[in-house]
Amino acid sequence: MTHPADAAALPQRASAYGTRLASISVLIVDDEPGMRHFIARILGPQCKRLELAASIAEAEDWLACAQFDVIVLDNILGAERGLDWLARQRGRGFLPPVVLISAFADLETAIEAMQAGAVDMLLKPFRSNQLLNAVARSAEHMRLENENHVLRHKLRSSAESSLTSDRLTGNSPAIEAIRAAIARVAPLPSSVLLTGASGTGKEVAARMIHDLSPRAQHHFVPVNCAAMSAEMVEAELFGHVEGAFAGATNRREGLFLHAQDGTLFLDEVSGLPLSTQAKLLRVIEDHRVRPVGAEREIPVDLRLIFATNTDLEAEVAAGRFRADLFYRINIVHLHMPPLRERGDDVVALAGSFMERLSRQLGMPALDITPRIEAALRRRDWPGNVRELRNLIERALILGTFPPDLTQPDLTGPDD
Ligand SMILES: Nc1ncnc2c1ncn2[C@@H]1O[C@H](COP(=O)(O)OP(=O)(O)OP(=O)(O)O)[C@@H](O)[C@H]1O
Repeated sequence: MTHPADAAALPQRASAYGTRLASISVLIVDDEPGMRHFIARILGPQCKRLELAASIAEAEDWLACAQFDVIVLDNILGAERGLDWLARQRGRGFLPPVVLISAFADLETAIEAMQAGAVDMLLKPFRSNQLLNAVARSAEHMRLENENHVLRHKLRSSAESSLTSDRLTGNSPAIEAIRAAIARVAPLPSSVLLTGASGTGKEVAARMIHDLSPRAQHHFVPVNCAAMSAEMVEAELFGHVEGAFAGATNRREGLFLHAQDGTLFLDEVSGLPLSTQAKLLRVIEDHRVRPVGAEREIPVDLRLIFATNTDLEAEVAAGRFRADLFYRINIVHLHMPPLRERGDDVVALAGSFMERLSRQLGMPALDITPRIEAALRRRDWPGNVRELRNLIERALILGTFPPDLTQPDLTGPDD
């Protein structure tokens, strides 16, 4: 809560929040035109987007069509109290953090504000710095909470994260064709379906599409749909309100909202339960998500990239994947070639993994001799690039390549 006594400390902190404010959107809900415009004059030049609502009805119209990072809410809105509306809204569903403006400094209002879910409170009259700080703190609080959740999710889902910033190493015609297709499709808003066996680099390709897209400055959020239980997957993807199910003690923004303006990568999309597939189709068509337990839908603007290593058409035929969703996501389709069809890429990849992993593990790099290169080319690589990476890592740790790579090839000439 911000009190007049804090005022002296606030001006210094305002500048620290400046960059945070520049990326957020704010909705002001106040029925007094003078106050609305006073707040708009302070926040307008600092924020990415600012909208004004003169009544609760107008606020609800805004919330139905746009996403806001913070709401600044006056407690006296004609006949209704902002707090009552807030409590009702929280009960109905998802709302961004709210800064409540009140003329009264009584403890009862402060307690009620916290119970209704306001994250900050400003006492009238307040100074511009107090408003800027309250809004920035609320946005920051929300951002940290979400980031924390997403980081935990990423840690769980991507043990390979340190090596997924690759740029599709290799010069084989097959990978050149993929690179060219990525360069064509990346700037477009279209969703992309990546297929190919496990370990062929679908996630690497998805990251590359994101990095080359106009959304590159925003989040790339990878989600392994098959790694989550059917019960949790919807709450993770769409978010949930407080009390939506047993254990939902807090509301949580889903991964769709976290990827807002960026890219959501749905890996192993065939692993989604049919009921979630139906919801996903609605999100793709309407660009809106409804958190579990919420009445309100939230608009989303992001790019979707899907990946699977199963035959989706066969899944459709077997009734395990919705045909309408398949047609909706199968517009731009890129198939990642298996490593054994990528010629000399195996040698280039082995060299690149050797160099990076030896640096990362602090172990001396092993020499990749012509005999080992020839053996690498001969292998079948059912686990594709991931198998190669693991082989190099193991060789570095053991200080030697496995015998089948170092023995001479008796079936033909090598070195
Ligand atoms: N062309 C490439 N250049 C460099 N590294 C690559 C390439 N392709 C794959 N990798 C590496 O191989 C590993 C597996 O790649 P990735 O996770 O993208 O595969 P995937 O097809 O998404 O696998 P899965 O279907 O099992 O999720 C990662 O460590 C990745 O960095």
